Amino acid sequence: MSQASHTHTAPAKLVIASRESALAMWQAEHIRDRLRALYPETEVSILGMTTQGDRILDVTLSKIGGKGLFVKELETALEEGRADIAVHSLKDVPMHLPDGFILACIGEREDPRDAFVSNHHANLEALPAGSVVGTSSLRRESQLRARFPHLVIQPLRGNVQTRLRKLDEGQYAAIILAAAGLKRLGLGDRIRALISSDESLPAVGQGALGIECRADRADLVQALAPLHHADTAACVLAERAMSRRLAGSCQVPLGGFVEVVDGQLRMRGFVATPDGSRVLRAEQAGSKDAPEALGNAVADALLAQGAGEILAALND
Ligand SMILES: NCc1[nH]cc(CCC(=O)O)c1CC(=O)O
Repeated sequence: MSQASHTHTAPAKLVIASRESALAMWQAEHIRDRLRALYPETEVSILGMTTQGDRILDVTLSKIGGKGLFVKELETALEEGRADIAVHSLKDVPMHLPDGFILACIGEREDPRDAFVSNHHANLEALPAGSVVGTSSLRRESQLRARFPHLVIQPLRGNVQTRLRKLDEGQYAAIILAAAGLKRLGLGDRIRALISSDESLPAVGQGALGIECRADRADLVQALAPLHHADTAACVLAERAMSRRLAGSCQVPLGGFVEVVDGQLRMRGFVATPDGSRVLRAEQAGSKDAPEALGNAVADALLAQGAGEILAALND
C-alpha cells in the first residue's frame, strides 16, 4: 500500500470528465489508474465528451475563441455535478479559469519539447527550400520562419492522429507536434528529431497535465495531492503568469519555458511577430517559492523590449 493512502482519502465515487480524443482519453485513463492504485475503495470512472474545440476543425482556433473551447463543456459537467474532476493538457487550459474553478493538481511533466515528424526527412535542417511544414501554432510558425525563411508553413489542425494522417497523405513534407502527446500515445517512433528548447521554445504548460475541479471541492484537492508534482507546478505557474501578463488567453506567437536548474527556476520567454521578423527574448532565474513573480518579471522584460506593440498589432 502506498504511503499516501495513509494520510489521504477519496470519495467513494470519482468521475473524471475528459475530451474524447485519443490523447485526452489516454491522459484521463492514466489519472484514473493512478487514483485506483491510490484508493482501491474508490470507484473511478471516465465521462467522455466532445467539446466545441473538437468539433470545429476548419478555422484556426484563434479566430473562434481559443483554448476555452476545449474546456468549457468539461467545466459545465463539473458545475452540474456530473463529474468531479477534469483532466487537461495544461497547454490547452486558459490562463484565467472561470470563477468557481481551480487547478487542483499539476502532474509531473512529460518531455516538453516540440518534435519534428516526417516520412522523408531527418530534421528541419534537411528540408529543401519550399518544403511545406504543417503547424497551426503561431508560436511554432514564428520560430520556424525566423530560422528557416525558405520553408513554407501551412496550417494543420485536428487531433494528433488526424495530423499524422495528413502528413502520411503527402500534404506536408513534415509536421511539428508536441513530443509529449506522441510519446503518451505510443507514437514516439514517429519522432524523427526532437527540437531543442533553444530552437523551439515550448508552449506554456506543454507536456504537463492539469486537473481542474470546482473551487469548493477541498476534498478533491486533498485526494489529488499525491499526484501533484511540486517542481512541475512551480515551472508551469511561472509560465502561466508570464502568458497571463502578456496576452491573457488570446492565441499569440509566444513561448515560455521554465526548468529547475540547481534548485532554482530558470525561465526563458519569447514574443514574436507571426512572420518571425522580430523575435524578443528574455531569460531570468528565480526562486521556486515565487514562480509567479518570475513569470511576471520575464513578461515585464519582454514588454520593456516592445512586446506590447507586437501584441497590439495582432489584435487589430
Ligand atoms: N494543441 C493540442 C495539444 N494539446 C496538448 C498537446 C500535446 C501534449 C502536451 O503538450 O501536453 C497537443 C498536441 C500538440 O501540440 O502536438
